[in-house]
Amino acid sequence: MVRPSTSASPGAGAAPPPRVALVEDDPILGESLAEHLQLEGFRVDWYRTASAGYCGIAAGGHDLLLSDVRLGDGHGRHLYERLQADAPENLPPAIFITAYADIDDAVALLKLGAADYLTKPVDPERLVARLREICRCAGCAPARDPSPMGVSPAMRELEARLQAIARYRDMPVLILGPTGVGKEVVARRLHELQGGTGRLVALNCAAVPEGLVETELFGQRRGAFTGAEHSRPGVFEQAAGGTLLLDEVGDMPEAMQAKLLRVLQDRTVTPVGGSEPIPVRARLVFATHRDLEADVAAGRFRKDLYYRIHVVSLRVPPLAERPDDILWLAEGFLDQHRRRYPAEPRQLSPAAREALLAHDWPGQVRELQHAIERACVFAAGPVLAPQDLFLERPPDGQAGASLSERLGASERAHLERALAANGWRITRTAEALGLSRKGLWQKMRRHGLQVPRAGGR
Ligand SMILES: Nc1ncnc2c1ncn2[C@@H]1O[C@H](COP(=O)(O)OP(=O)(O)OP(=O)(O)O)[C@@H](O)[C@H]1O
Repeated sequence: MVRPSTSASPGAGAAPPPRVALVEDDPILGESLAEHLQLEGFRVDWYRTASAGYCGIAAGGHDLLLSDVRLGDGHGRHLYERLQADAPENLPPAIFITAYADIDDAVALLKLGAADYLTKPVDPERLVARLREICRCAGCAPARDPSPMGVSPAMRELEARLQAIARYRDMPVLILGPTGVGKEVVARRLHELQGGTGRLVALNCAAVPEGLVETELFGQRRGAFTGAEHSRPGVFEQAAGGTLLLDEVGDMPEAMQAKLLRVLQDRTVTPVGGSEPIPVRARLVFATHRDLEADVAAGRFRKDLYYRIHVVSLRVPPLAERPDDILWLAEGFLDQHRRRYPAEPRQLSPAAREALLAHDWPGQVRELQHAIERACVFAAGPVLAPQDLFLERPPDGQAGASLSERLGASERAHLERALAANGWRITRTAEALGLSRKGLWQKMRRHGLQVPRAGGR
């Protein structure tokens, strides 16, 4: 009997990840499926024959069965029927895959109770999505660990993928997502999950002057050229044992693309003026806001380099796709302000919370962070209102006004809003704005603001 190769994902959650019985006799496809599923956070027992699959699955403990239909020593349907007859209590939901789409086979298997029937080549992303869906229905969905990056299901999912990837340190990782969404935060999290050994070195590839590409990447040895009085390590050496984040990789000049490709092929770098190649010992992480596939198609990005870096890609979803994170992140930024300035506690009013949720955040988390920081500094009182969070355009006719006129108009508008929000009660408004009653009265008089007749005191 062939012993199954078993592997476990390193996830640290309370519930173990779902365990998949993979029955596949093709060694190449089997290995690639097993590896892909492990990276996606599943535990995989790979059985290379129908009889080994039968023994393993009948013994129990699996959450899913993924089986080829035509196996060297039998047919997937017979395996399924035998398990139904002999060990129905241990038979998990099943997906069958085949290279020979046969409608009769498909119908027979689905009638027997199989959850799905897929034809090869199987799109790995689709397969994983389907396995997760089946898992959720069967109640064996992985209990996703909380993530320090967010509370939304999308960020928990990303956390799980990072946990799975963390131990494969040779594997380059490509992080995609719009500007300001948190790609560097994700790279830092991966570095942390790797055990935080070595340094995380980040290089903005778009900002390296052409003449310095080689020395930045590979370093220089003393005397390499006139003026090179000291040896200096390049980023690959600086990040040895840790993580090298090559940011804005999509905006990298062409000459740099060629040099990077060489490093990825050789896994060594040679400092300028040096003779000995140094092995690359850093996890390589690439990040870009660009659509690299489109750039390859348009000839702006080297196809060979794209394939080298596009081994595992992670997409950081925009805030619009994970609204659950908006208030959580906002509270986190308020906390940071409280820790830095304990004498200035700030909190969100209910209206501000609504406004944060209603905004579409084209600048992603960076825009949210700036909005909160700005509001903390400029708000007149401890409770932040929507107007504190969003910069308003100058009212019509004020675009050309002097600074003191603009400040005056802005102060008047702010007072008026605070008074209205506090029912025109002077004591409450003064407290909210951090002013004395007298101070507030003086400002109101200066701006010609009067309590409406029906208003309180
Ligand atoms: N999950 C998060 N938790 C806390 N802060 C975050 C999170 N995501 C992003 N930020 C903050 O938002 C800002 C932008 O994040 P980051 O630099 O990682 O984005 P990016 O996608 O790499 O941006 P760019 O494309 O401009 O390089 C940073 O100040 C970062 O600290």
